[in-house]
Parts: sequence; structure tokens; C-alpha cells
Amino acid sequence: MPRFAQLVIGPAGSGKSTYCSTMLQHLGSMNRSAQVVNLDPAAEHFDYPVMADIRELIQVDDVMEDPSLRFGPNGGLVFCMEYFANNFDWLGESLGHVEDDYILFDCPGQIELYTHLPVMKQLVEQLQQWEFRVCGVFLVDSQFMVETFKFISGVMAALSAMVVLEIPQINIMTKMDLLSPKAKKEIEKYLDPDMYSMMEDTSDNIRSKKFKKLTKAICGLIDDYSMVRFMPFDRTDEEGMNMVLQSIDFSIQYGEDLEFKEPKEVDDDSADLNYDEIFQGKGDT
Ligand SMILES: Nc1nc2c(ncn2[C@@H]2O[C@H](COP(=O)(O)OP(=O)(O)OP(=O)(O)O)[C@@H](O)[C@H]2O)c(=O)[nH]1
Ligand SMILES: [Mg+2]
Repeated sequence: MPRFAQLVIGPAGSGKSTYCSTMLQHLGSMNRSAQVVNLDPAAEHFDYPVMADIRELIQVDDVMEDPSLRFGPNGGLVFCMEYFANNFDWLGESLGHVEDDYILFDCPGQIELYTHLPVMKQLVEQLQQWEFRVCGVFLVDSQFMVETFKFISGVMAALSAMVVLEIPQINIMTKMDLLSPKAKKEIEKYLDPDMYSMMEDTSDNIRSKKFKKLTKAICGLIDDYSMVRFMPFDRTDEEGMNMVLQSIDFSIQYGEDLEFKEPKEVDDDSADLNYDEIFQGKGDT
């Protein structure tokens, strides 16, 4: 039986740890068991209980303080993640092997992890070897998406993670509760964007003709292949959270392996059938 994982990724401060904590509570309220693993070696605080914490393996502060390494915060994080990639056994032991486990991985925010460094792809491959079905959940702060050129950059960042990780990916705009009513209305056009018409809007923002042509080509590519869509995530809106969860579950086929009971063979002449009992297997005596 498979296990299921959400790899919660996205730029620094986009709301990954808050998402994990909110989603964990949401799953709990649906009586679904789930757990969170912190994979951010620089995490200072988060308000969810952890199943495993990478800081037990390595911490950024220790790396930065090491006189033989002399890393700054970003180099330190890259070092930690490479160390992690060489020690996946630690994660394997922490996860154990419980069938049907549903785990949220709270990842660090350094964007280079999702552009050119191999560690997140290695993690995905390792999880797949452990029979996890993995979905990338890419978060972007909605406040940085209300202008066309910012939106296009956000789309490119999401796309970069998709290309690197090669797993199903659900893209989410976070912190919707912080938007003004005007901005909320404005953002609707970015949730299911028509990139071609967006390109027309943006002409004033892109000053160089050369870049306008490039942006137009990128917009066309994204639109033609329906490559990137965003879903809103408002932690105060249960209904919206459900829709996000359903999309994620669908992408990793969560629930499809739940045991199905064959309906019992019935004689034509049997009267007073209780179909509920038959289908639930309770008709057996
Ligand atoms: N109002 C509001 N604030 C949010 C939401 N999500 C996150 N925040 C706030 O945004 C800040 C950053 O959130 P985090 O969840 O720590 O973001 P992160 O992506 O884990 O950050 P890093 O791990 O540092 O990359 C915190 O102050 C959160 O309280 C949201 O949906 N609504
Ligand atoms: Mg975090």
C-alpha cells in the first residue's frame, strides 16, 4: 500500500509552515490522520507537532559557527541540505513504515533548492522509492501577485519547481485574508489567467521592446499548454481549504486504494434486499 506526501515548497516567508499547521488542523477536523516533518534546518519556530525534525540531524547555526566552514545563512542552508541528502537514512528511520501514512513536509524557502540544486529532486526520488506518492504544493504570497509582471515572475518560479521536481504540483496563493476587497477582486483574474490578454495589459510595465517579445512568448507557452494555475488559500475559509485538499488528494490518488468490498451475489428471487448491507459486506451471516 502506498503512502502519501505533500512537499510544501515556495519562496521564503510565503507561508509554508503556517500552511502545514493549518492543513494539519483541517485534516484533524475531518478525522484524517496526518503528520508533519520539518525539513528546514533554519526553522526557529512553528506551531505544529513534528513527526521528525531535520534540526535533530543538522542545524544551520552549528554550520555557520563552525570555523572550518565559515558559511553565511544561505551557504549554510545549502550545506545542511546536501548533508541531509547524504543521510536520508535518518529520514527513513524517523518515518518508519506505516501504510497509508499522510505526511506534510515543511521545506526551507531558499529558491535555489527549486531551481538548480539537486537535493529536492533526490528527496522526491527517495520518497518514491519508499512508496510515497508525492505532490508538490508550491506557495506564493498573494500580496506579491496582484500586478501582472509580478504574477508572471511567480508563474516562472512555480514552473521552475515543476520542471526540477517532475511531480504533480498544486500552486497556491496564500494570505488571501490579508488582501483588501479591491485587491481580492483584482486577483481573481490571476487565479485562472488568460495569459494572452494579460500580456496586453502589461505592455506599459515592460519598457524594453526586446523583453516584451520574450515575455509574450513565455505567456503564450504557459497559456497554450495550460501549465500553471493557482488556487486561493485562505486559512479562515474551510470550504476553500477543502478544495485545495481535494485537488492535492486527486493528484496523488489518495483514497483510491481504500479497500473495496465485492457486492454479494444475490438470487433473483430473494426478497426484502437490504442493499446497504450487501455493499458494506454486512449481509454475511
Ligand atoms: N494573515 C496571514 N498571515 C500569514 C498566512 N500565512 C502565513 N502568514 C504569516 O506570514 C509569516 C511567514 O509565515 P511562515 O508560515 O513562517 O512562512 P514560511 O514560508 O514557512 O517562511 P520560511 O520558512 O522562513 O521560508 C508569519 O508571520 C505568518 O504568521 C496567512 O494565510 N494569513
Ligand atoms: Mg517555515
